Amino acid sequence: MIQRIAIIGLGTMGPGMAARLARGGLQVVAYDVAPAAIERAGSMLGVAEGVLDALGIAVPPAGAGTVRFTDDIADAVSGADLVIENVPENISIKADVYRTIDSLIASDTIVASDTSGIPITKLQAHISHPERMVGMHWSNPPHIIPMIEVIAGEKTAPHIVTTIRDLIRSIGLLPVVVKKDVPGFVENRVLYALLREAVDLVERGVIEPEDLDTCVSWGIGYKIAVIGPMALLDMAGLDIYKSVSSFLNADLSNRDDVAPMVLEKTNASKLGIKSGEGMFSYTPEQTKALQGERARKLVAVRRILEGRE
Ligand SMILES: NC(=O)C1=CN([C@@H]2O[C@H](COP(=O)(O)OP(=O)(O)OC[C@H]3O[C@@H](n4cnc5c(N)ncnc54)[C@H](O)[C@@H]3O)[C@@H](O)[C@H]2O)C=CC1
Ligand SMILES: Cc1ncc(C(=O)O)c(C(=O)O)c1O
Repeated sequence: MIQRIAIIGLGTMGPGMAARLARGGLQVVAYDVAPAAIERAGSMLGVAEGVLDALGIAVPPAGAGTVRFTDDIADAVSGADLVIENVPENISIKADVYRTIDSLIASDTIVASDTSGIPITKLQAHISHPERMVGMHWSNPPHIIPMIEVIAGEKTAPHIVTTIRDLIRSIGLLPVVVKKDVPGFVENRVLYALLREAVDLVERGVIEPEDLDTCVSWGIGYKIAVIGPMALLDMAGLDIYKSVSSFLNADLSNRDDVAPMVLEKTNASKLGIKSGEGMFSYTPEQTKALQGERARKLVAVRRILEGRE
């Protein structure tokens, strides 16, 4: 049974994940190599806890469900039943973490990666007892989005997938088991198909960025939260999909490299909210207000989708 969880990496994803797992009654010890990230994580944890209150997710009994931060990786993983690796999307950084923890954990400690899409089979090559490694792909913001993909690599033991799936279910979240270890798994294959087309349309001057967001959020996003893509095909009619896809598929972006617009911005350190400018610009005050407003809206929508309002 999983009770004690170590989180390695406290950037965008780690703090919200820690808050959600603790709210599920689990004991979390969280580590980052950067002292500044640990410091920032403390306040991110508080914000996430407020959002979990707004979502109406019950606080576990006193003593259960704790988060402790540490700057010592050995302390973080000591006695852990599960280690969740949450460091940047780079195989060599992830492999370094696996090499470091390998001698610090028991041979049956489960090691999960929150990778956005590196095949688990590739990551397994860097750890001993690869049968205990599994993909556990959360979605951002991790304390609000309830779906988590669970992915087996070629060497993952089937009971590890079951254990992680059951853990996710036991704390009231929604596991989806992906049947093949394809790059990007399912969520990001679908998201990146959409993002490739969206970036291409803006880059070609077909639409302004703000209007692209209005079109997708109100035309597709709002609907798709209620009616998933497979159900949408049935709602539209497969005959319509056949007709439109017969001429449109060939015209959609099929670029297999990174779009010039994205390279230009990343080369200029325009990374989005984290650097104050990306597709749009953000002052620190705007960022704070935006994050609060987005959390409030996501909470409200989720309560409605779950039939709680
Ligand atoms: N940002 C997103 O929307 C999502 C990201 N992911 C995935 O989750 C993982 C983490 O992503 P983010 O939180 O966005 O990254 P991030 O870059 O915001 O944070 C990564 C953290 O890892 C720390 N770190 C780097 N090397 C380390 C080491 N050797 N030991 C301990 N900590 C170390 C960094 O100091 C940083 O705080 C990536 O694999 C990413 O693809 C998954 C779902 C969504
Ligand atoms: C742009 C982008 N890339 C990856 C992810 C992920 O799920 O890994 C997300 C996300 O929203 O979670 C994302 O927005």
